[in-house]
Amino acid sequence: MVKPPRLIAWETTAGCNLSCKHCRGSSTEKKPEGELTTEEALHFIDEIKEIGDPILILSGGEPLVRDDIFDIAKYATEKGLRVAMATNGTLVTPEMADKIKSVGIQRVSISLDGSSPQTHDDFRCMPGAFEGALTGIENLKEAGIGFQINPTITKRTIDEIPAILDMAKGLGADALHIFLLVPTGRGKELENDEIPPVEYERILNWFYDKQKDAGIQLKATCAPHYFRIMRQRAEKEGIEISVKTHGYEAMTKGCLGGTGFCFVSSTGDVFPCGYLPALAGNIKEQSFKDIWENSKVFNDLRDVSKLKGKCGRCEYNTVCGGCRARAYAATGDYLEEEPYCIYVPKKQ
Ligand code: HEM
Ligand SMILES: C[C@H]1O[C@@H](n2cnc3c(N)ncnc32)[C@H](O)[C@@H]1O
Ligand code: MET
Ligand code: SF4
Repeated sequence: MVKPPRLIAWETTAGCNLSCKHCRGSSTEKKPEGELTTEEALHFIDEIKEIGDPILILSGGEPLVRDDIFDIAKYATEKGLRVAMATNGTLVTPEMADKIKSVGIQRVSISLDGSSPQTHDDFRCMPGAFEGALTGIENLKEAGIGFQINPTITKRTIDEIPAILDMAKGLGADALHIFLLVPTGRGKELENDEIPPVEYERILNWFYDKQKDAGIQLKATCAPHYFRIMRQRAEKEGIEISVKTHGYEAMTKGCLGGTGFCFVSSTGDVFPCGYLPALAGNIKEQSFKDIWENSKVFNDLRDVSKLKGKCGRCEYNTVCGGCRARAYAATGDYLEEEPYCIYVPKKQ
């Protein structure tokens, strides 16, 4: 029996009011072709409910540029799904915040790629984007909606992470989920902005230390190495990893792509995540259940023994497993070893 997904990120539209330098979707203001119709979108929600009860993240592009986004969100919450929304925040007016609240969206993520307007606006290619996101946050707070901050980590933002954490706490965020740049979509051109592997180790160790007293939930997305580092550190400290000591992180693993998570594009293509262009199927042609349970790519990712190179030999591969999108970007094979990991497995 294949376990159902726990989390689905859905690019409800590829359209966006911004065109950020790193965007995995290369989103722009141009109206995209082949977007799921309202009817197809609601049918997709029915199909999700048929196989499980995941958190559904309404993402984009910018979900707030889609006209029927609140009809979709309402339909999903009425069906009993926990719905979150991922937005750049600039379009969250008081009216939008009220609508978000009234359709039952439980949490909103706002991207803040820096602790200052300079860094964020330059990355997001729009002067005023930082102020716009902060205003959006104020409007969410006013409407009583929980929110989290999602910064993308690159060489430009790495030194600002402590300040971003302080800012997130000061703003009253429920969580800070850092995203480590994946060189895909427009992000490919930012290859030189990726932090080097030793910096991954440093930042993830810092993250481990901060988990203990940050006061808000911290999560490193697209950094499967964190789960190795967490175990290495806990072993050194003589601590047993449990939900009591390490919370939710104790129960999950590095990358859930294909095992507990998937990404659905604006045209209905299903992928392990938004950064790995290995197609599992399209929901206009096949049922979501069939794609989730039977596609080759998802079944490959569920089988750790298929991993190649040092990830294949690594004693941490059941808790880490490497980033399959980075392996694919570097080699064209999503089962190859993770290129951004300095660890040398015990088995040679
Ligand atoms: C409840 C509020 C949450 C919000 C607003 C949120 C937001 C996001 C966003 C915006 C993305 C990126 C999707 C995209 O590519 O567009 C994402 C990805 C992800 N989130 Fe969260 N998230 C939430 C909760 C969680 C929880 C509870 C988990 C753990 C089960 C989780 C795990 C993940 C994972 C594994 C990814 C995928 C990274 C990948 O593509 O490999 N998220 N989340
Ligand atoms: C949904 C979240 O994904 C982030 N995001 C967009 N493109 C990329 C990329 N290439 N790598 C990492 N994160 C990215 C956005 O900035 C947003 O915070
Ligand atoms: N546009 C939103 C953001 O920037 C969500 C998707 S990003 C690919 O946060
Ligand atoms: S990262 Fe988000 S806000 Fe920026 S262009 Fe892509 S979809 Fe739009």
